[in-house]
Amino acid sequence: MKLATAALDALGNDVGVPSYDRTAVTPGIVHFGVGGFHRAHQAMYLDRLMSDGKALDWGIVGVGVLPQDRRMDDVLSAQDHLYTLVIKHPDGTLEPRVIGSIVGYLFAPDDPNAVLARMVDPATRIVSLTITEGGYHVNQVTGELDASDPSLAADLEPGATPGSAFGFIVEALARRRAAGVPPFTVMSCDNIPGNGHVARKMLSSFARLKDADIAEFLETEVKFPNCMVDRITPVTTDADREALAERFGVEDGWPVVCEPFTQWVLEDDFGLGRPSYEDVGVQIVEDVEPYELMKLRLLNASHQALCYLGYLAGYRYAHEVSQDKLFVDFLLGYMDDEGTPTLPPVPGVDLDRYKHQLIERFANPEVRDTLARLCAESSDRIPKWLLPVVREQLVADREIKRSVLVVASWARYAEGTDEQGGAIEVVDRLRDKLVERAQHNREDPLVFISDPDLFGDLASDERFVTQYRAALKSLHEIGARATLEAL
Ligand SMILES: NC(=O)c1ccc[n+]([C@@H]2O[C@H](COP(=O)([O-])OP(=O)(O)OC[C@H]3O[C@@H](n4cnc5c(N)ncnc54)[C@H](O)[C@@H]3O)[C@@H](O)[C@H]2O)c1
Ligand SMILES: O=P(O)(O)OC[C@@H](O)[C@@H](O)[C@H](O)[C@H](O)CO
Repeated sequence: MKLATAALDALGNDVGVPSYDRTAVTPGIVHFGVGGFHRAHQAMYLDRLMSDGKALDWGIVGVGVLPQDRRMDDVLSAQDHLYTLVIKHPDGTLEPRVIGSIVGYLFAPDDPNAVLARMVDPATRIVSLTITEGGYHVNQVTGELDASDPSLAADLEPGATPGSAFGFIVEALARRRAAGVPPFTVMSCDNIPGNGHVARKMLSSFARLKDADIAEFLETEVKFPNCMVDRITPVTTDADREALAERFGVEDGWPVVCEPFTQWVLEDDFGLGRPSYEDVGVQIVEDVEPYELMKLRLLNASHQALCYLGYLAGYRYAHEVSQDKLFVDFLLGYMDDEGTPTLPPVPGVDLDRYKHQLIERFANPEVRDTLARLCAESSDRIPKWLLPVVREQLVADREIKRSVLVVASWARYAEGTDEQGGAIEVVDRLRDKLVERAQHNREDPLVFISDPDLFGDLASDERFVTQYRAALKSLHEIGARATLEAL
């Protein structure tokens, strides 16, 4: 049965469906970047609230600004903006639920004015983002805005109609201000340390290039809560679509699959109110930083620690790597001796339990998270999640050998061929530059880390360089598996 409002009553009891009247849900949130994660996380929390009769004035209108987002528009419009979230338990049980909290979707290139109108509407009180790390245009070394992206340049032309998420946010805030409508809150839900602070800094730097007044307004009047978000959400496959249709009779053009675990730690810093997220398990805290650092330096950095080495060793899925004792010992060693010493105390969290739970989550064989997903866009990930650990460990004269090996495994992976000579598809917005450098790894072993835009001055740190040279040499000579054994 094709998923649509009219089909909900006919679905079996094993598929959860919205119990609330969706026609009574009104928009309160505009979300940029409706991909897998937003639909497994924020939209799911709102659906839970709506099921309890709450937050009915916080419906989500999704916005896509990239050409590839047209497909999401097509799929969601054909399904009354419903979609199925399928939780994959480690024992093979699937738990599907149709989510109803997204009530509209706007494909910005078709009608940018409709996006602005929705954002300027006083009912829009939160604009949330999962636009990936790259969507914030941060120079990895200076931490300042890199405005060279063509989409930003186009939005800076006088009188331009916005095309980028940044362009829409700044223009909508300017129009609200001119119309006397108070500003919405900007809530970043991306995996970035200090995501709210970064969103504020990058957006105000961008606004400053347009209009100093609006930049000032953004800096002083707009709220940007920080948050930590967590739920492993792999890319949906055709097999996922087929399993949903065959086992549950739901024909969904783009369901989302995810692990059972979910976490959201959020600062209570909203200008125009927020849904009562705490009623459905969201942790509201004063300072999110310890939780964020824990998650990014243990979970996300471990993803980096397992993906390149795992791929080079012949694995293709995260669970395969995470069921191999050699890799598990490596990951726990990284977490215990390198990641953890850089963390402040994390209130209410037993870190030892957290780390072992991470290994269990990675090892869930049903989630089938691909190493390819984890290996993509490394230039936005390693500098944000792993290099800060390296730098802090160096300053404190503590262990770095596993982090160094992870950096070397990225350099080896970027050469574009695996240990069997097969081609690797390197997916990164800096792909050409990375591959070009990595291809000289053998004759010039420091070439990859000599890029100051990614590594700053690490290539002049003697301790780092000595260990990096040895790690890269070992990967070339004996391969990933034997290198781990020798570690
Ligand atoms: N997938 C996960 O396990 C997970 C978990 C926690 C947090 N996150 C965060 O969510 C982000 C998105 O992950 P996902 O799994 O939904 O990916 P996805 O590929 O399914 O969706 C990404 C969305 O972001 C949009 N986007 C990408 N670049 C953009 C840009 N420059 N400007 C505006 N929109 C842009 C895309 O069009 C798409 O709608 C991640 O980068 C991460 O920060 C993901
Ligand atoms: O989504 P990214 O690009 O920030 O990072 C890749 C993964 O590490 C990430 O998606 C994790 O699966 C996620 O952060 C788990 O909550």
